[in-house]
Amino acid sequence: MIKNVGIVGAGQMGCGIAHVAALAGYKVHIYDLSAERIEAGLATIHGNLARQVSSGKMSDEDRKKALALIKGSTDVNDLSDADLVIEAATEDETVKRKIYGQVCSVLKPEAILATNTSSLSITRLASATDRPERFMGIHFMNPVPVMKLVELVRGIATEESTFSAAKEFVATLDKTITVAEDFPAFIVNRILLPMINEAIYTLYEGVGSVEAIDTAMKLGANHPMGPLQLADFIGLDTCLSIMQVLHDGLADSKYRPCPLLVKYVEAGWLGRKSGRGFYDYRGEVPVPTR
Ligand SMILES: CC(=O)CC(=O)SCCNC(=O)CCNC(=O)[C@H](O)C(C)(C)COP(=O)(O)OP(=O)(O)OC[C@H]1O[C@@H](n2cnc3c(N)ncnc32)[C@H](O)[C@@H]1OP(=O)(O)O
Ligand SMILES: NC(=O)C1=CN([C@@H]2O[C@H](COP(=O)(O)OP(=O)(O)OC[C@H]3O[C@@H](n4cnc5c(N)ncnc54)[C@H](OP(=O)(O)O)[C@@H]3O)[C@@H](O)[C@H]2O)C=CC1
Repeated sequence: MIKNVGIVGAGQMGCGIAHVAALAGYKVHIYDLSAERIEAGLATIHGNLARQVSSGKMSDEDRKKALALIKGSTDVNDLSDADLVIEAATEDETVKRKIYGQVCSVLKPEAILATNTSSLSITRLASATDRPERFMGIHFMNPVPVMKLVELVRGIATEESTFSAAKEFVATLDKTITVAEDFPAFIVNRILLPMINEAIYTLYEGVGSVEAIDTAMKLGANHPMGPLQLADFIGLDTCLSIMQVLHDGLADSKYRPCPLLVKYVEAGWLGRKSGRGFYDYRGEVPVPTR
């Protein structure tokens, strides 16, 4: 029975998952390497919960209850009580494999370890743990408090009891699941990221400006965000990693990451989280950078 949830990574996804898990009554512990990251993440959770109270989505009492359930620290040993740990660190296989080594050494033997990876092979990641049968993908969408879907992905060794526990956990968060097989980028990102990459090629080739491309897709295809705005929202480093996984994993040139995406990531222009991407977020309103 899952009562205590551990989260690795106090970024936008880790904090979003902590937010919805605490609202559902789980005790949540967020672990990250950086104390500043944890502080900033907790401040974001405070802000998002307060917004939900002011828009009438929840009571102030529920907000307080949820906040009291969330703690954070830079000590991996604080995950030792967790029944389920969801890893939501940077989309980089080397980083994730190293984390599993550290986390597995403190976890209870019966605890489930899950990853929020957007694209990486669950079977390969599982092989870096001491518990492939209790490892799987639980892939939330961004922003977690708003998006209804969670993709569940089994690795080759994932036991049915692990899958059922994950399914029950997600149901208690009031989310809908979809099951994807363990192929590069699963379902949502297999379809979404090539569209975003194509939007970046459209910009790269001068077919349209940032504004023209986003307006075209918002008003012409009824997307809630333009593809470049969405890329900035996801994080350009994450978008590039997903395209690289698709390109390497499916060996088809149609998944070649756009050189302009590579250039933005090399510049450290990672989108909203770094203050600049296809838009510059440092002023009052976002301004296109091309
Ligand atoms: C990369 C991967 O592995 C997988 C992925 O996640 S891919 C990304 C998937 N996500 C998307 O495609 C998101 C596309 N965008 C949208 O759906 C919408 O633009 C949006 C829901 C983000 C915002 O909607 P909007 O109508 O423009 O804005 P707004 O009215 O301000 O917000 C709607 C609600 O969302 C909340 N919200 C918006 N951004 C938020 C955020 N970052 N965190 C938490 N809550 C947020 C708002 O507070 C608001 O809630 P209330 O009604 O309680 O006030
Ligand atoms: N962004 C999105 O839209 C979505 C992302 N995902 C996936 O979720 C995961 C996280 O993404 P996201 O939250 O956007 O990324 P962020 O960059 O916002 O956050 C990642 C966090 O992980 C931390 N981190 C890095 N290395 C370690 C480590 N060794 N131990 C502990 N923490 C570490 C980072 O710290 P620091 O910055 O100091 O390195 C950062 O705080 C990725 O796998 C991504 O693919 C899934 C769905 C949607």
